[in-house]
Amino acid sequence: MSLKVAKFGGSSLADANQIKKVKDIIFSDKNYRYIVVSAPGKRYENDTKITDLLYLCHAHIKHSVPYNELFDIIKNRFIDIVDNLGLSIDINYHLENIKERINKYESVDYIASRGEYLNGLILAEYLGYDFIDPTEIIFFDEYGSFDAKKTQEAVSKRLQKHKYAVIPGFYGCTPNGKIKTFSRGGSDITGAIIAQAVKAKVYENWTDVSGFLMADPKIIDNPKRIEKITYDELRELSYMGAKVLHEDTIFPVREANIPVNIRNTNEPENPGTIIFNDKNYNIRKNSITGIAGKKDFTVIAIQKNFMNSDIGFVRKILSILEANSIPFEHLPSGIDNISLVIESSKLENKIDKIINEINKQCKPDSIDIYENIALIATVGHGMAYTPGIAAKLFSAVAKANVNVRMIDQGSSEINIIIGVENKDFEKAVKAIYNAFVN
Ligand SMILES: Nc1ncnc2c1ncn2[C@@H]1O[C@H](COP(=O)(O)OP(=O)(O)O)[C@@H](O)[C@H]1O
Ligand SMILES: N[C@@H](CC(=O)OP(=O)(O)O)C(=O)O
Repeated sequence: MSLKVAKFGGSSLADANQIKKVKDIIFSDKNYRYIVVSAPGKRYENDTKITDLLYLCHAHIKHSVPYNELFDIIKNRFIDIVDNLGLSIDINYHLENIKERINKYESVDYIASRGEYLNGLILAEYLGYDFIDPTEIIFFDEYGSFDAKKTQEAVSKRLQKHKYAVIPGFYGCTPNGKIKTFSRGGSDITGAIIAQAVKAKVYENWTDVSGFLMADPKIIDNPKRIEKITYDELRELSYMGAKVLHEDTIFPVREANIPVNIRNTNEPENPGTIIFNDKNYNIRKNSITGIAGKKDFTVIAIQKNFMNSDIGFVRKILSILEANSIPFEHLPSGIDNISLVIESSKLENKIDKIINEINKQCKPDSIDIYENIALIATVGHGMAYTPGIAAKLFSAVAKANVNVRMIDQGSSEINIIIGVENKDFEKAVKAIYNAFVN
């Protein structure tokens, strides 16, 4: 049996026209048995995702600002979809019900999850599939962490009773019956969880690009498609900003050795990208697999002669971060220096306090702060132990006149991360891409 689980992202379900394409894809193969859906996404470049509108509703309520007009925008989008698909679902009833609950101060997670819920109801009717509410099968524990064991048992038991079903992505349920969402983009994770539980042959993730591309198409014109990529390469790239797939998607599927296939709803004949497990797959020997990056980091560079022999030095620095609840992203170090790379939004107004405490407790020789730093990760199994790759990368960036503020090669050997100024981000990505792709 070639059971397939398919997740369709917001771009594939943005309006009735897109949903018709989704139906054609699903009905082309009866092995598409479990379908995970996102909320309607953007229909055109400056459009707004339903999930963003729902978060905005919550912000209005929180600040006691009227949100009727905003809610009407959401309402009209769903009414439009239902009318254009000719469905009989009483969408007004569902929307009024949601509004009533929102008025009673429902949680932000409840509000945010309603886009997936409604789209699930709509697609289930349109396909003639059963609808399963994820609050009955996707579980979080009392601390808000995903409960994999309980979920796996519940999903596999429940889905034995349903040959074909639509399941909204992005949310589940806590032990006290409250709705909880994954982080943004989390429908990808729901799809992977379902695929693991039903031992799918493949987990297909349908979006609006023909696979995982070597770089963000918003930066590089028409970047090359990656035909095959390993789970760990993908994790590095998605963690570093290639948001086509949520970075936590790989855990359930990697455990069950289920390949992920990224496909394009607007170009279903394209084979897309296969994400799989074979580390020996070395078609890109001596080259790279992809580039990704994110802006807005702060680097705190700490210099102290004989740092290595100052026992407890790094521990003291990290405990200062811990005491101030600041997570760090990277920690590159040399013999006499160490840098803390931190997402700027996580520092808020705490930077002066942190510096004072480091000065007081660690007595460094100097501390330099670099703000507005972008991180760029160049990733690939083919670059492990290949010195020529690093040289090519750095000379490309230097030729583009970009100053490198920080370098970090992770212990995984499949990733070189550089820090550049925000303003040089796009220029550096283009330079690296052009150096490796002819
Ligand atoms: N390396 C990359 N490869 C493919 N797409 C990328 C990459 N980096 C960023 N993206 C962006 O990811 C988008 C798809 O993700 P997303 O908007 O979450 O889609 P969906 O709504 O279908 O889940 C693409 O439209 C593209 O702009
Ligand atoms: N709708 C949610 C969850 C999600 O996964 O969406 P998408 O598949 O459109 O990225 C979000 O916007 O975060």
